[in-house]
Amino acid sequence: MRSSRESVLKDVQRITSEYGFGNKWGIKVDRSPSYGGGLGLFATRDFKENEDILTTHAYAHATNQSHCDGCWLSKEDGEIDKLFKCSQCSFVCYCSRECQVKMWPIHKLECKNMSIMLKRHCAPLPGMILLTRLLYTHRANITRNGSLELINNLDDLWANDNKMGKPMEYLLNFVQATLFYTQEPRSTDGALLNYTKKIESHVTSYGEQNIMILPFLAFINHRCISNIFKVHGHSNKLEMTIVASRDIKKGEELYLDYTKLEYRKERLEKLHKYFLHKCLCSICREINDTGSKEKYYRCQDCSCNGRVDIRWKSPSLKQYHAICLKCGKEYDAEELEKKGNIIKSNIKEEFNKAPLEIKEMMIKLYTQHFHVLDFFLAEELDKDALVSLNDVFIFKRIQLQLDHHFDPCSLTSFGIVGDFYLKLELKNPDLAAYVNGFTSKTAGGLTVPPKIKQALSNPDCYFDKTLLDQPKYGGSVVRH
Ligand SMILES: C[S@@+](CC[C@H](N)C(=O)[O-])C[C@H]1O[C@@H](n2cnc3c(N)ncnc32)[C@H](O)[C@@H]1O
Repeated sequence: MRSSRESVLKDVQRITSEYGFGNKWGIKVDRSPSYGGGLGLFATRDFKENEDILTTHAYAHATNQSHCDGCWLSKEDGEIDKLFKCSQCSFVCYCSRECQVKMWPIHKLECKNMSIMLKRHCAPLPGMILLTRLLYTHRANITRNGSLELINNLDDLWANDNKMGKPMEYLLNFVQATLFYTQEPRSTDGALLNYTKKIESHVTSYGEQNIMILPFLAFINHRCISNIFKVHGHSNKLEMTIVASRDIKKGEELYLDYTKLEYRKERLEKLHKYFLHKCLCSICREINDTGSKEKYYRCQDCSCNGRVDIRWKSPSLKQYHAICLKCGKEYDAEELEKKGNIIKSNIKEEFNKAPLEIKEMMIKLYTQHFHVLDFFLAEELDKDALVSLNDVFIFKRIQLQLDHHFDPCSLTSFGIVGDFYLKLELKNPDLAAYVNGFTSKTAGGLTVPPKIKQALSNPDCYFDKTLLDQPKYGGSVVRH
């Protein structure tokens, strides 16, 4: 458990000042007033446009097979002529013996698992590799300039103010998939979950596949108009320098544009999808102040099934109204909220003590009144019971996960969604067809993800097929 946020800030300031923040590097970590009390990076002296501010190295990273695992230089981009694979796992690639030797202390811990995974026709995802590397370095207590200590102090932003982003199930399933890859005991899941949250909040990516943790840069917040940019080192892309994109005054917060996209709509979509947050930067707050309370009731009096949001009717008078974002129908906001709160508190109160069949009815009632995106209420209910209770709710969970996870054919989604697919296919073919329709949209024409099909025909199957006949579970995920 982390201690209070103030003591975390003190620890972070101590570690970063030992690294040279404040003197060698003219920056410091402090509370950022903008985002609900999170941390940010601030200039402690003036910087000129194009001046280098800080150069630092990745602490842990993962890449795909077209890049060298030791320096991230790529064959595809013509930065190096050739790559060779590790002779034992035939998975990670290097440009030189020097890079291989440099990576061996960490690679020797994962090499065997990679071979096992490949024999099962699955490649570990970069996210899993990064997560595992963090776990191994933590276990071996490998620290460079306090960076491990810093990572352990990074806010996971999940427990605090992050109310957007992927549902918790996404993280839990990712951890399960990583346990499957590492063959670690289940008791490791707490440590893995802890690091998954940190990765979700602080990872730096280059393209889709190259991801790394740069602990000293992890405090930089996003702003839609930034004052710095990042450049990779020439001979080692795992080294990163931040540079002032305009003159910066002492005391100013340093802001990066996480998305590097020109159009605001695209920027916000990317922030939501990849960086898990609604943009609260000063620019967006000005443009965006609709007063939305984001209650997400369900449109009741017509068949549009839309999301009813409560927002300003008149921003100047700060008057609220409730409006369906699909059909535009207006509701009395106060009435709707009152009714909603009564239903919510009744459901919450009764849910945990109710017998199964009553729980099922209550969920049906819940889904008639609230939109699927209101999953924060659902989270307060008993999650395990929800999974096995009824198709309607299972479907909603899938939809949520697909909404937040874009590639249903990846191994992660396979872990996440596969379990539910099986349940649905067994329990309700119509609903399964509907979900397949939904995934075909998101996966560009695919129906059942091939990796699920492949896994089911594999003798080392990820699913315990003997459980498929049990009507209550309709299949369950197991580790071998
Ligand atoms: C790389 S961290 C930045 C440091 C972070 N403020 C902290 O306290 O650790 C990224 C996280 O900061 C928050 N954040 C950064 N920029 C934001 C913005 N423009 N709007 C809302 N949240 C932001 C989000 O929670 C995001 O997941």
